[in-house]
Amino acid sequence: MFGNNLDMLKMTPETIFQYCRQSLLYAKGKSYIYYFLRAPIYNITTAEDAAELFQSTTLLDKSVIYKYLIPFLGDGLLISSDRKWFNRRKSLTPAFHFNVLQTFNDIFKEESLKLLKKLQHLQKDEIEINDIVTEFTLNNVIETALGVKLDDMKGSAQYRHTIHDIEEVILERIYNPLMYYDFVFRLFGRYKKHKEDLKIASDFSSKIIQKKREVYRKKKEMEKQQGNEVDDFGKKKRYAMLDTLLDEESKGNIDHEGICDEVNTFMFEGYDTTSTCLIFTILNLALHPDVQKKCREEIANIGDFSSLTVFDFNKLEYLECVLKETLRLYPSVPFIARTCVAETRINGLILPTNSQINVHVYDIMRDPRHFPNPTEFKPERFTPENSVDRHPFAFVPFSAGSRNCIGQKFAILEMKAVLVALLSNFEILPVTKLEDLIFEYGIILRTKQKIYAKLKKIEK
Ligand code: HEM
Repeated sequence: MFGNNLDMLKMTPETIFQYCRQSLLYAKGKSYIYYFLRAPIYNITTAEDAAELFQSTTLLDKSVIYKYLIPFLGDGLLISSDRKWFNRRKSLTPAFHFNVLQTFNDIFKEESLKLLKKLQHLQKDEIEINDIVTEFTLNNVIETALGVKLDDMKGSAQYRHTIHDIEEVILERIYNPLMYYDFVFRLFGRYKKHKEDLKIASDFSSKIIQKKREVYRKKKEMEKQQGNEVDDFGKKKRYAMLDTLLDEESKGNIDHEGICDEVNTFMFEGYDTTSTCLIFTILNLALHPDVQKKCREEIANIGDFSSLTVFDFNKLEYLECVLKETLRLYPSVPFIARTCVAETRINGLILPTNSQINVHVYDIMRDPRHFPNPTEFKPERFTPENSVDRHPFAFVPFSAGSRNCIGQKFAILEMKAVLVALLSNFEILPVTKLEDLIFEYGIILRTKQKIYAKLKKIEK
């Protein structure tokens, strides 16, 4: 009579994680349905069942849980649908082109070296990995999206905290079904603080956008006269995502509000996802000294850090296997969710309008049929020869199909840069044990505990 509603009322991020794993066990590894707030939720847990959704041209609308992101991300790429999403995706794709990534590469290397400098003083202590990694990734995403160095901006520390707090409240709402109702959130949630934070974030990015717009207009006039792209110092221009958006604005394809939505979407999607993957990668490297050694051997052959190009980072195939194996075991986005805007036929089921579909990427990537001994950390699974016959949707940390992650190449490059810097200077020693971690399920996979490691300088 009550479906799964009573189960859900007592949930915390930690129990949701366990509930989903338990449900898979009851369903004997198959996909399953439960009922929440009178609507069916179809839970996909296998690559075979996910295929139809990933290949669908109609099941593209995001589920109701994304609605809590709207006050922050508006109608940005992650949430928007139909024509708006299609046009924006088309406009923003060039912002991730290989040539643009090459200019981002310099930013990633600069930020990696800044991080190394910081770590020199922390060598003997246990280091809280979450802390150092999140500052690195947020600096990168802000500089690549907006074209400004966060450290040079007034109010930057407050902005960094604000982005973090905004995410925390959004996740709190998603985890607690009572907070789904706006009046409950206003009365009992952190509504006032959330509203203030949203204003701080929006004022901060709006100010930068306005300034950049003026510079953009002046530069366009200059470029018309000179016929090439230069920055203030006469060097080859660094291209920020904001430049792409300002280009679109000049063609009448987006307005100020739209630009703010897209900038915030990049902050949200580009920051926590990459941090989470880096935190788990550093943990895995600390726990597997043999893997660490192999990475170091590979890195030793590619040359001096400051001269490394995107091509050099692309050559690091084993390091990429380590990142992939980490994403397989600990996907930053553990599930994705869609809504059926009309009655939908999928995998032989007929789902009524407003049904939700959760694709549990976490479970899909631990399927023993595709990844034998799935809980073992084995980067070799991802060498080209071991990947040949794998199901195309067995490894989907960046989702798949037309709504896949637009930033996946950006993320891999950014993570490789900082890992090369770390591994060539430090041995990473374990502190946190895997068995002590309690996992929390949400838009982003988290652990209840912070993750620690020790660093030992490598004498060269
Ligand atoms: C390890 C890092 C990352 C992971 C695991 C990841 C994963 C994902 C996943 C699973 C989705 C689909 C979400 C859904 O359907 O609900 C997604 C979408 C998206 N990601 Fe990423 N992401 C990462 C990094 C980034 C970065 C660095 C950026 C930007 C700088 C980014 C921007 C986006 C955007 C804009 C979307 C929405 C795309 C659309 O709907 O057209 N992501 N990401």
